[in-house]
Amino acid sequence: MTDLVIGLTGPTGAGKSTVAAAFQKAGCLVVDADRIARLTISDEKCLSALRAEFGNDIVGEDNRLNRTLLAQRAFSDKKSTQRLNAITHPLIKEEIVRQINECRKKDARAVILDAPLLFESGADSLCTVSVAVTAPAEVRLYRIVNRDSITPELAKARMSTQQDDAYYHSRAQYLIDGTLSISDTQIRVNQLLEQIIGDYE
Ligand SMILES: CC(C)(COP(=O)(O)OP(=O)(O)OC[C@H]1O[C@@H](n2cnc3c(N)ncnc32)[C@H](O)[C@@H]1O)[C@@H](O)C(=O)NCCC(=O)NCCS
Ligand SMILES: Nc1ncnc2c1ncn2[C@@H]1O[C@H](COP(=O)(O)OP(=O)(O)OP(=O)(O)O)[C@@H](O)[C@H]1O
Repeated sequence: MTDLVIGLTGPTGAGKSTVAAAFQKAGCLVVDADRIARLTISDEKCLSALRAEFGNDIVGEDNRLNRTLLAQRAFSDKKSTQRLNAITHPLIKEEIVRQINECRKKDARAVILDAPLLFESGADSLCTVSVAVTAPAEVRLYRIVNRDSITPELAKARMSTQQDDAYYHSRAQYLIDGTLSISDTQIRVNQLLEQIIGDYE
């Protein structure tokens, strides 16, 4: 049983998943907000609300969500993004809360909520503390081009929708340097976990 919920965030390619895996190795349980978002958005209840808002054709003949088309419409302006969030965020949050509560009952050192939009979605309010992973833009660009096999132009377009480092530095209580080697990342995470447990329990 644990009461400690650590929100983990940072821009694309900084190394959140890598840090989340290190927390898992250190005895934590991880709740993956991106995965929950993907499953929730494909749920029938959510899909029908999205169709009503963004058009029937966002669901293809194969009955699957056309993510690219939805993204084009939902990210075309601020109002559309707000309409997307108004439909998806309450449902995503409900499932995140359910999974966090399940994890808290188990024998873990802490629960990690891995959420790229931790602050933007308000999910930080579910956490005891927040940790941000950051890395210089050129490192992140190189990583996501290689990880996702995409062009530098597409990678830059994705990165441009996100917050800068200052955003994370001013909001997160703890920072992790995403450019550490994998073994140093594990050492940093082990130390940070002890520090957070010491500070908050
Ligand atoms: C609209 C969807 C289907 C588009 O999917 P797609 O695979 O094409 O893009 P992806 O999810 O990788 O997002 C692309 C970029 O948009 C940004 N983004 C994603 N969701 C949002 C949002 N709600 N508000 C602002 N920016 C967003 C991301 O930072 C990312 O860089 C998808 O973004 C989605 O399901 N969004 C709503 C759910 C949500 O808010 N997810 C965020 C995690 S909690
Ligand atoms: N410390 C590191 N050293 C070397 N490579 C790394 C390191 N951290 C992450 N990477 C690599 O960089 C890529 C992006 O890392 P990761 O998927 O963890 O980032 P992320 O922050 O979760 O990104 P996204 O928000 O886009 O999912 C991956 O291919 C990963 O293997």
